[in-house]
This record gives sequence, C-alpha cells and structure tokens, in this order.
Amino acid sequence: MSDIPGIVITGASGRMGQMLIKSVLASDKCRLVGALVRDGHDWQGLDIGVAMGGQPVDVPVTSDPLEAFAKAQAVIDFTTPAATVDFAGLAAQARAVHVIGTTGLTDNDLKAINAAARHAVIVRAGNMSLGVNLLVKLTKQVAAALDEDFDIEVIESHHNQKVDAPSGTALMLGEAAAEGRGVSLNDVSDSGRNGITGARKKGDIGFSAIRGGDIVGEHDVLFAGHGERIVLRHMATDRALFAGGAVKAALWGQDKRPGEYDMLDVLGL
Ligand SMILES: NC(=O)C1=CN([C@@H]2O[C@H](COP(=O)(O)OP(=O)(O)OC[C@H]3O[C@@H](n4cnc5c(N)ncnc54)[C@H](OP(=O)(O)O)[C@@H]3O)[C@@H](O)[C@H]2O)C=CC1
Ligand SMILES: O=C(O)C1=N[C@H](C(=O)O)C[C@H](O)C1
Repeated sequence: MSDIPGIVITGASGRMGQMLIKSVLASDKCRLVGALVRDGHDWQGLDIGVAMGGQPVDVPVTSDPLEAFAKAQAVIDFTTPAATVDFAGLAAQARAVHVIGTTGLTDNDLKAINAAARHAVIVRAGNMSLGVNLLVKLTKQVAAALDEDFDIEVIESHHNQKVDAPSGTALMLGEAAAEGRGVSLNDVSDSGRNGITGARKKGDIGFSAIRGGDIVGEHDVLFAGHGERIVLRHMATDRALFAGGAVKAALWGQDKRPGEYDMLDVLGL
C-alpha cells in the first residue's frame, strides 16, 4: 500500500471528470484509485484509460460510490447537486476528503454538505482556479473602496451545455462584492432582468449570463460610476486549470481537521 493519497473521481465521463482523471494520472503526488459513473453507463466495467480513448491504466470504471470511497483518501466531485449531496454523506462515512466543484447547489444542498463536514474535510468552491480566487479578493477590496454611486454588475459567459445560472463563480464574486459593501447578497441580488424593469435600484448587485459555443468560463465584475467604469476580468481558456486546483485541494485537505473549507484556504489567500 502506497503512502501517496488515493483519489476517486466521480462523474468520470463528464467534461470535468475526464480532465480530473488526466490530472490525477499526470501527478506524482497522488494516484487514481477509482472512476465512478452512474449505474448502467456505457463505460461501466471498462478500464478508465481505454474508456477515454487511450491506454489501460488498471483502474476499472465502477458505479458503487461507497465501495470506491472506502479505498480512497480523497474524492473529487464535479457532477450535479443531487449526486454531490449523496456523495458528501458517503465520503464523510469513509472519512475521505471531499473536494466539491459542483455548482447550482440550493440552500438545502448546502445545509446537507455542511452537516457532512462535521465528520470529514470538505473543500468546496464554485471555481478552483488561482486567478478567480484572486479576483474574489480584489472584488471585495474594490467594492469596499467605492460607494453606491458605483453600480456593481457581474457578467459571466459559458459554453452552451452549462445548466445553471448565475455560475458558481459569479455567485462567489457577488458574495465578495456584497461583503465588501457590508450587505447581504440576498438583500441586493438582481438577476434575470426582462421587460419593464424600472430604473436600476441603487445598491443592487446585478447578474447577467451569456451561454454559447465552447466558452470555458469568463467573468467580469463591472463597477459603473459617473464618467468612469472599472472592470475586473478573468478568462479561463482550459479546464485543466480547474482540475489542477481540485487536485491541489485534495492533497491540502489530507492533514486538516473535519470542517468545510474553500479555495481561499487552500491557496492561503
Ligand atoms: N468549481 C469549478 O472550478 C468548476 C465547476 N464546474 C462545475 O462542475 C459540474 C460539472 O460540470 P461538467 O463536467 O461541465 O458537466 P458534465 O455534464 O460534462 O459532467 C457531469 C457528470 O456527472 C455525472 N453524474 C451526474 N449524476 C451522477 C451520479 N448520480 N452518479 C455518477 N455520475 C453522475 C454525469 O453523468 P451522466 O452523463 O451519466 O448524467 C456527467 O458525466 C457543474 O456543476 C459545473 O458548473 C465546472 C468547471 C469548473
Ligand atoms: O460549468 C462550467 O463549465 C463552469 N462552472 C463553474 C461555475 O459555475 O462558475 C466554473 C467555471 O466557470 C466553469
């Protein structure tokens, strides 16, 4: 048995799942011990390397999460809210670090995840990249420096297969802006404008979502004042960025006490 942490990837056939498999296989700091898909998926029973169109890597694709988690020190999970809530309970049962990249989580989902974090380490972030997490810090700083004469808008663009809006990253940026202003995002959030909306309410934080083509993920935080505008921008051009951050989080979590953490903790920002 190796000392290097063993990692299971859930949603192994997904856009991020496949990127995560490649990242773990390429790392000499961890090893791939499981690749999970939904029961009945075409890939079930295949070697994950072969399923992805490459050479065998001696890891079969399976669909029993608890069996897979029991052999692992960490689970990296970029799937759907319903699956992630189930996986949080099972990863906690197996005492494996659970890295959650899934977005679109409801308040109830977040409560369930928080309950699981009483027993195990959970690292959750709507964006695992260094650049976005730095942007979160900058957004809070700029929002704190400007008054409500500057209207704050978060504009995000993603590929045409994304199912949730605003993106998890946009919500992180909105939360950071609200924190900088000393208000609760719930009280000032404005998304989905359509029709006769009336004039913009002073102090609101607006969200706009663009969906098209193969855009990996772009986020602007706009501070629009009178006669001047400030725009903070992040553009992701490669999903490897998110996968690399998630692997870093899985390794970072190995010696931490049970609880819920985010990428600011992992990156020390
Ligand atoms: N935090 C971050 O840095 C990032 C977060 N994301 C988020 O990650 C999530 C996934 O994105 P993406 O990879 O593009 O989406 P995909 O739809 O490509 O992948 C999701 C995968 O999850 C699988 N899945 C869903 N339910 C289950 C289940 N119960 N058991 C096993 N597998 C399951 C799906 O399988 P099937 O096809 O069989 O349903 C699919 O393979 C999204 O919420 C996205 O917003 C994405 C990029 C970066
Ligand atoms: O679904 C995606 O693709 C992405 N989702 C995350 C989000 O909701 O912010 C992160 C990244 O922007 C890509």
